[in-house]
Amino acid sequence: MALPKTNPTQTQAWKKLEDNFNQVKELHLKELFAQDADRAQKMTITWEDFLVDFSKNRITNDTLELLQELAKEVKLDKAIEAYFSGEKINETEHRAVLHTALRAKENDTFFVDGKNVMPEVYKVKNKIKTFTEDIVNGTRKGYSGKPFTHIVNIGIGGSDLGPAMVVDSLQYYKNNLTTYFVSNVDGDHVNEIIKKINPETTLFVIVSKTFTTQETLSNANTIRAWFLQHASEEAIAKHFVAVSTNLEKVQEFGIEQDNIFPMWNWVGGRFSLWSAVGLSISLSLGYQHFESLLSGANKMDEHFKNTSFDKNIPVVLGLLTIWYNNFFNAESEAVIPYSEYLGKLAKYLQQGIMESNGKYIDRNGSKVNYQTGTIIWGEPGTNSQHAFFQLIHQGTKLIPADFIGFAKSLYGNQDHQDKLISNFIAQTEALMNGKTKAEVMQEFEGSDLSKSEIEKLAPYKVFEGNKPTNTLFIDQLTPESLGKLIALYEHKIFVQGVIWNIFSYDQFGVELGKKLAGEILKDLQHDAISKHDGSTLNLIKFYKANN
Ligand SMILES: O=P(O)(O)OC[C@H]1O[C@H](O)[C@H](O)[C@@H](O)[C@@H]1O
Repeated sequence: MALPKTNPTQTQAWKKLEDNFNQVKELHLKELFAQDADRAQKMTITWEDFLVDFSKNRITNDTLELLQELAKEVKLDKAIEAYFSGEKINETEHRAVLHTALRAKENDTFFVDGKNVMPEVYKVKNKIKTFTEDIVNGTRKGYSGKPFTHIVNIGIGGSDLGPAMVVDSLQYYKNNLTTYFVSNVDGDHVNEIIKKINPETTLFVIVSKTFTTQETLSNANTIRAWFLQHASEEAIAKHFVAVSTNLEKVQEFGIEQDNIFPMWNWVGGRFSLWSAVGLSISLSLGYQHFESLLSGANKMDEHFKNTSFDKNIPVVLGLLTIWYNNFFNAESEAVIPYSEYLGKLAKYLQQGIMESNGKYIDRNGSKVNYQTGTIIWGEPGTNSQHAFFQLIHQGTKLIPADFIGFAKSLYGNQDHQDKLISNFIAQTEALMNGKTKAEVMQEFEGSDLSKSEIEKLAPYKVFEGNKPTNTLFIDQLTPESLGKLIALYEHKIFVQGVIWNIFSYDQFGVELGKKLAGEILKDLQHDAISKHDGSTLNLIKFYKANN
């Protein structure tokens, strides 16, 4: 079964949601809590080591039911079935979407074109395991007989962001290998990395699903040329490995068959960290931790597949995004982890969410007449409180936010942890309740200011509140809990795409710029300049005049 192709705005539930919105938009979260003593309890899902409290959202019980009705009307249940069953739900590229197979159990079955992919998945996993162990324990050595001390991952987009985010997030669990990531075609990026490494003890992992990506191939070539200044051609086999679906191109680059870790076109780049694209994760953390990451994601897959919509974390969070995006006209969503380790999470989610759901053509080929894809941004708290929280609290835009926190810290410094978590909890309370004029006036009691001065100042100190947040409270940051968290957002992306009636798994929107860059590159490197508009032409001329 292909994905259903229902325009969400034509459903019965949508019309009812419009009516519901007209009532709810006038309500303050404070009233909603006052009206229902059990609200927090009713609107919290506890699952494994996760507590997801979505009660601080501008919804009533009716809203929640109607959002679930919407999901039912667009046949989300059937879509989930199609997603897990290996249907080619990426219709525009005629591909299945099966990153879930990568973290499934060995005796599970996932069929693509009638063939169970699990034996292949496990074959590659075993290759990752053996390779990781050989590098980590020093059995496999560099060209001069020294064990490896550094890993450089060369990739971009999905071949960089996932591994980079996970390695950074789980640095507490890291082994003695130092890992760097080179992604930007900006030569200063690769040269800064080259400064820090020794060719004798560095392993290079070239990651590119297509093995045609300009940035990755340029960086790989630059690194290879530098490497050959120190070592012989034969040494390449010891120091360069590749992850790709394009085995031919990898071999052309000079990588030996044995050093290739295959992946498959049913794994989207931005969902690929679970495949051999995660090789640098396995190398940096050890294979066992990589396995735990996968097993966490698998648990979330089971939860998503088997849980009724009302208790289903990705479904509920996905529906809430629809509510704010399409009814409140919120344009962005903030993701605020209260963990310094998750500093790259928002960056990673930007690709996952915005590349997947930033589309204006629906699954029928027509232009949508409603908003899709949200803008994702965020930084860890508490730092972000001292930076952009002003705008969330008192700005004119509605910014729903996910607050992600961990009950236990990794180093166990209780004083720091108590302070961190008090901020984590206080911010959602402040965003919800705000501060009334009466409360502000009370604070002025006993002040030296005159009555008129106080009156003048008071409005600036009022917080309207009513700012929605989800709290994702997790026991501790571990490879497994991070796996669950990432898979949660992956499934949330799916839910949103199904409801918005768009294809979430292609990315044609990135092609045009790449193509024009190829043409402009010729203009920059040759005397003749091809035809452009006046502005583009001036920019090309300016560059040429300065080089
Ligand atoms: O892995 P690669 O084939 O090198 O692709 C790297 C990235 O570039 C593309 O332009 C896409 O926008 C991304 O989805 C992809 O992850």
